[in-house]
Amino acid sequence: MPETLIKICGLTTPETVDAAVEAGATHIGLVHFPDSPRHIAISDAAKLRQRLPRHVKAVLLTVNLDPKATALALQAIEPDVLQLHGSETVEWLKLIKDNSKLEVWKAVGLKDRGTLERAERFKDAAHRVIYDAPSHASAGALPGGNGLTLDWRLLMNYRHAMDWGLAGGLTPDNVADAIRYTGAPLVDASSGLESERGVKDIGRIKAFCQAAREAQPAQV
Ligand SMILES: O=C(O)c1ccccc1NCC(=O)[C@H](O)[C@H](O)COP(=O)(O)O
Repeated sequence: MPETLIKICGLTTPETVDAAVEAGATHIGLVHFPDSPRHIAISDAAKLRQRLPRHVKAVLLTVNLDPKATALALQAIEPDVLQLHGSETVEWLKLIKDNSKLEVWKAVGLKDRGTLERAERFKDAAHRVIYDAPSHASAGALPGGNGLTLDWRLLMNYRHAMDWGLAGGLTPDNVADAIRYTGAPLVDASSGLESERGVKDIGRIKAFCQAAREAQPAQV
């Protein structure tokens, strides 16, 4: 059974990046989206990226960022993965995938079985789909990082057409159950690892990575 991949998202400081690496995260997420409490400027993201050892991958996260700004951010940060978290089209993703060495991930707000099936349209355009909770206006209208859990039952025993990951309201307390119920090959957490909005808690990062590493998916 391959090890569960662990993405700690929305890191903004050297201390929390180092803690995530030490705790065993396989990916760290840098959110470049000005409306987010976890927004990071390109020059700061580039500095954090340079702290990573080769085995830990940098994920740059953008939301409907225009092509020119995307190119500048990619050039400065040199991430391993570009995670698109807005309403980016299949065509745009495919263009990036076919013209770069980047891994391209697409986040999808998972409401129901229909959303799950429609996400398959990204099969040839993205390397991985990240199922997140659908965002609601009441959650502050952020496309992600809202700490909302999606209905894990939608993913139980689903035959995925592409690589995938689970996000949405994951915490040190529920990540083992999330892996057990859904069989997620990658778990992604942000606000559940914070002491206050936008401020990561090193103790919670460590506890999350440990719980995710020790979790076993249920045998089906
Ligand atoms: O984290 C943000 O602030 C954010 C803002 C805009 C788009 C996406 C964002 N986060 C994306 C992530 O990958 C989060 O890890 C994912 O949405 C899960 O967040 P949470 O429910 O807080 O664990």
